[in-house]
Amino acid sequence: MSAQRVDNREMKEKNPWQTPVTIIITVIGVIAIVALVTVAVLQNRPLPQKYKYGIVLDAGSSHTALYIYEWPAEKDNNTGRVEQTHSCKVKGPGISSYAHDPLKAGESLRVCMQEAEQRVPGKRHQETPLYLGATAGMRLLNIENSSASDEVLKAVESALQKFPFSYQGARILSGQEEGAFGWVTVNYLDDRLTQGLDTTGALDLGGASTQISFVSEKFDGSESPSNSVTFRLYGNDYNLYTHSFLCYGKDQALRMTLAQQTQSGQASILDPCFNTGYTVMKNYSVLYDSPCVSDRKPQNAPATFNQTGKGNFTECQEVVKSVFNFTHCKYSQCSFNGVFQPLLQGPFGAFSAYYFVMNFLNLTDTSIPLKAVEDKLNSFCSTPWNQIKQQHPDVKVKYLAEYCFSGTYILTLLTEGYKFDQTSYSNIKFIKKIKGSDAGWTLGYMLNLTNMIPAEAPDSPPLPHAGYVSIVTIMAVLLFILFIVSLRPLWPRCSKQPQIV
Ligand SMILES: Nc1ccn([C@@H]2O[C@H](COP(=O)(O)OP(=O)(O)OP(=O)(O)O)[C@@H](O)[C@H]2O)c(=O)n1
Repeated sequence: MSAQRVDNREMKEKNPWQTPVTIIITVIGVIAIVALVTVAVLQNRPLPQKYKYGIVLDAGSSHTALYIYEWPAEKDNNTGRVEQTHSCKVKGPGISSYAHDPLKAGESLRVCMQEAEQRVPGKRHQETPLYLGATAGMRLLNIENSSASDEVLKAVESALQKFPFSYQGARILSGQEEGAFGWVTVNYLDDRLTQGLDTTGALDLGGASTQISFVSEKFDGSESPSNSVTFRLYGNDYNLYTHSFLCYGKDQALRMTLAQQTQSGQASILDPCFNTGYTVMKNYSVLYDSPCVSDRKPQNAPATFNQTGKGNFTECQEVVKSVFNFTHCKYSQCSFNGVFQPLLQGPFGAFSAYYFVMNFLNLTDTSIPLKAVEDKLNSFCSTPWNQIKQQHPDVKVKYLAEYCFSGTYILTLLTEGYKFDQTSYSNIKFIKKIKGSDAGWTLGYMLNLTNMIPAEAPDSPPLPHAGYVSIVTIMAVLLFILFIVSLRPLWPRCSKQPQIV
């Protein structure tokens, strides 16, 4: 019994893991690992997500809308997704309608701007850029009366400067900018730019102008340089075809069809583009008060005329066609009015009034034959106005009355104007929003002005926090094991047989 106890005690004394050297090494090693991992965890801990903001006002011909965008603060110039977090529709008409009282144009923006003050966190106000871009309504006012358009912009500017944001200016966008930035927005939101994928074309229908923008292999810009915009985005070059048709927005196109029908200055017209039973009195000077039609105002016309609906789609299409000029083209091919257009290519996103109208008419499904679209319009146009009103009590009467014209105009613009056929028509998607952000020029405009789309592809992102901590921990443990193993020659020998000293 006593010999056995002696043997055990001597075994314990000879156990190499209990020598002072190994105990010290182990303790130092463990402390080193804990220290390394602690530093890795603390130093690289993700900070609470911070956001930055940008505000863009879209001062359109029919109304103004305010958009707030948000993005993670550390991803300014990276692939970080910028998202629309809020939009506000300004009450009243577009700013160009305040030409006779510019101060009111500024005042009209107040409610939406106050909303923006609430939505953007106070500590970010001063660094939040604020832009106002005016489109075709102001382009037309500028043509008609440039000092009036300057006054409106001045009034809007002084109203916006009263808010605590970083005001970056109010200006009129060119049609080319409007088209190109709409295209950037659609492709940015669709994630097509970062990945260098084939792009989606953009079709934008406003109240006073309409834009078509797409990339076509057949277009290098040489045939019509004024329709070419080149971009280098995320390391890829794009040669974009874009054209904006002033006066071919939905409201100005309607004016042109009415001008077409009132050339003899008559006191009443039977309009095929309005439902039967619809009747309204219109003022000649109001109708012709736009550079799109002013030179055609009939002499000796009465002050007013009666517009009565006839509800005939085929006749409406004829009137609509008459506002397009297909007779001359100095290029290899044209859309209309002698404007060059390369071969249509790829999918298209159609937004703004394209969406409002086609969505109302239940015509957003583009897989249906064009003939079926015509039939549907035919049936809608021939429905009596009373019935239409009864069926849609919640829809604004102004929009409702115009849907027969608007649907016919959209179909004619797409098929006769831009030459979409059955196949290419089915490549159109009528859209309002993409991933929560409205399709339109505003996002592309802000991304461009804040340099948020780099010309070159950004470096691959660093490891996420969890990955970094795991790698440091594994490396530390491996280094420690390696260290212990390298000390092997110093290890005291241990035999299973008790050694008798
Ligand atoms: N539910 C709705 C809302 C709007 N509209 C029409 O859509 C057009 C407005 O489109 P929008 O993109 O807002 O045009 P603006 O920006 O005002 O015009 P522009 O870009 O030409 O300046 C107007 O004709 C308006 O009558 C419509 O038909 N149905």
